[in-house]
Amino acid sequence: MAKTTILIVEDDRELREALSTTLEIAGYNCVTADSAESAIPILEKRVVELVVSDVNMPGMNGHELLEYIHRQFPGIPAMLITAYGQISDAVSAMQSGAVDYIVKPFEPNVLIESVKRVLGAVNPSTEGQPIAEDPFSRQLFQLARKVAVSDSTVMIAGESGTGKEVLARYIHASSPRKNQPFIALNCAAIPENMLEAILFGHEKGAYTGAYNSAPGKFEQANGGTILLDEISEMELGLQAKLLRVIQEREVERVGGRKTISLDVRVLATTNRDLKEYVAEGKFREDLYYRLSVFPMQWKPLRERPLDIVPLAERLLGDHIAKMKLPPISLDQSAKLAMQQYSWPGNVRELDNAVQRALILQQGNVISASDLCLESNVGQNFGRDTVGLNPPTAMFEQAFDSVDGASNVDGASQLLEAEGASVLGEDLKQREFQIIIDMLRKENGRKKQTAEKLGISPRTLRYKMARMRECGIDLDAEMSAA
Ligand SMILES: Nc1ncnc2c1ncn2[C@@H]1O[C@H](COP(=O)(O)OP(=O)(O)OP(=O)(O)O)[C@@H](O)[C@H]1O
Repeated sequence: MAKTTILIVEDDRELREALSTTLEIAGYNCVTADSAESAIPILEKRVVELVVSDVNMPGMNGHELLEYIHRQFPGIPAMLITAYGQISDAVSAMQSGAVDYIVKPFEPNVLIESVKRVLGAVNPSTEGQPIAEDPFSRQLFQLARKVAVSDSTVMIAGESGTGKEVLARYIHASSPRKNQPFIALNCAAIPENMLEAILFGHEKGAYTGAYNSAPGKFEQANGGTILLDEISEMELGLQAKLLRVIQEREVERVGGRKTISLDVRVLATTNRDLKEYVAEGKFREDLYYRLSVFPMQWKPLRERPLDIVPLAERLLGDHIAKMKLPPISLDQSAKLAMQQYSWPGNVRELDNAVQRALILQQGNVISASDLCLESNVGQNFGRDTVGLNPPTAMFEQAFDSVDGASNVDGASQLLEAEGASVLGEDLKQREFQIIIDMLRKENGRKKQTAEKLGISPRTLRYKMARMRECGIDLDAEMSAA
């Protein structure tokens, strides 16, 4: 699992090494700089959760570095090391915004305790923190921290399952609003006729079935942040209303007359090219510019390869903890297979693969075959035995090879727990197959496909996005027809 990274800035080599060793033994990841000047490029390139800096250094001193950090990286806390007897140093350290200071000489424990206090964690692991090992992701999270302190709207774009919501939550958690609500709403998952009332609230009797008044998501997010997930799926009429709410910073519930003032930061995500949507007249240009004050773009997982294994390890650790399983690790073959796979469904697909592998693994080690990536799950989809899709076939194959007692370690408990979801998985695969068949029949025309299936085009788009997350390459499926 990724560890919290601390940047140590100290010109005295021995003290620098002692600080770094002490914190590394305590479970932190340390990077060091021998001057404030050389700390700056490190801050620009890496994700750093805390800076521990000496005050007295030749050139730029600790206070000046602190000021620089406050200006350029306001989300990063800094601790200063002051000299014994220079109490004025300690006072000015606090005045210039240091979150804490320690006085030389100090015991290793004093350092560790202060660091723990500052990081607000008893445990130095970064549980719950997003994984960012690839240089691209590190820079993105660095940028997120910078934008977090402002109140500007942020539009996060990226393929489905890349981590857009994770990034949005991170922005909120790094912002001054972090102790206020974070409300996320998936615009694609809510029926069109309900979305307005859910966003803006409604008064009793506003529509059939509105037996009580209820606040909307904007009201619930007041003081905090609202995340409008898959914003491209909002219909044009509602887009106009949303624009008004954002501009006027007030909302009126459906069927209500009272205006309610809002102090809400708006974040939005999209997995479509919104500019294209604007050009096609499907998305309002004024709303697009309102929401894209600060645009951020996730790369697909395959284009940030250094994230793959650490992410898989994090997801694996989370599932193991949830299911109270003994430690289970990834072997080299699994890591290699993961790095070579293209992950069309991005991190969500990786999560699915890890969960599958947990069921199939033997001896508490996950190897490449347990991941079921060999045939690139989606690629032959629909061309196998009727009604028997590749994931199911793989499950059956793997279950056949389970030789009773030898694989009892975890697998049987898991199977029991996962039995229902395997059944659900099978139904889902059948639904996917029906959609693919109809898309082929209609030569990929989504409107006609949706009509024939008796679902709305929006529901079809939503289901197609879920299919991509499951690793189904819809373009390949269509061209193979
Ligand atoms: N950097 C990360 N660190 C830890 N977990 C991550 C990271 N990125 C993604 N995940 C995990 O991957 C899954 C998908 O992430 P998320 O929901 O943020 O993607 P998304 O791009 O918003 O997807 P969609 O477009 O479908 O809404 C989640 O379970 C999330 O916890």
